[in-house]
Amino acid sequence: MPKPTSASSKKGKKEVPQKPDPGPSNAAAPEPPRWPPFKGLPPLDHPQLETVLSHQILTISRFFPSSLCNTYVQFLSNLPLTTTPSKPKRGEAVRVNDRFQVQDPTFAKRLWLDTGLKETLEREDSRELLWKTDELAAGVKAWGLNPNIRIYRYTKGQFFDKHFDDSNTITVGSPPSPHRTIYTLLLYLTGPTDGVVGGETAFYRNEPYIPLSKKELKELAASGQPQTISVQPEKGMALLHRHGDECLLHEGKEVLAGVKWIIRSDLVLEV
Ligand SMILES: O=C(O)CCC(=O)C(=O)O
Ligand SMILES: [Fe+2]
Repeated sequence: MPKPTSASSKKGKKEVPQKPDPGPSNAAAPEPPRWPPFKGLPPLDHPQLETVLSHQILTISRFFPSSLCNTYVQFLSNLPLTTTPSKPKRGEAVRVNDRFQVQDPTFAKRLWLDTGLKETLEREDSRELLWKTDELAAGVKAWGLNPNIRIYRYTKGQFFDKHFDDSNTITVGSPPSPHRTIYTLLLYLTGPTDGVVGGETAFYRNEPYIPLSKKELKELAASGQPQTISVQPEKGMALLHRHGDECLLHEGKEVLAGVKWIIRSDLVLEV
């Protein structure tokens, strides 16, 4: 499937949508930290999946209660975060933020099982929001979350430029076997209530990974639906967006005030 070769930048210049920078490759893999317990989680039946854009962008408000977000932000502040180089490698998106990355299957499992995420996504009403008709017909099933846990901190002036998230094939499960990632998971730990201004995750519908025909683009424009979907980071909210071949061009907009914190993983398919 061809990737689009250009997209409009803020300044109206043509630029090539980039892949996200995979992060430092030569850094020694850190040990999983002793993540704080998930205290004060709402009852397992609470998390409600809501659609921002059908089968593309979904959110769960108050996935983490405010107090747990605060505990995590305090804990994460003590991790050895590294500022990404402002000059990315060729073909990688400009991303200016502080980051920590760790392979932690145990934490990924806790996030999947102990938060009620698994139950929520497996409910029939959620399945219809998450999966397309053909996927439902094929009996699609999520396996869990990617053990590749990424922490992002954006302070004033930091951002993650326009890019597409790749789908990755990772070896997980027992016995270990290849599984594909399908949705990016972003968990916002801070929001406007912490003084965060800006830092929206913005998606561009008119520049999808799979190019639309002129007719489809016209229809989209005529539908009156917004072409840009801007999601304001909300403290404790989880966001899922489809990635890989069907990823929408997106960016983490510049933070104008406050500190935006994110825990990132991916939803992994059963087969
Ligand atoms: O920080 C954001 O809002 C977006 C993060 C993102 O696009 C990514 O992790 O790939
Ligand atoms: Fe992304």
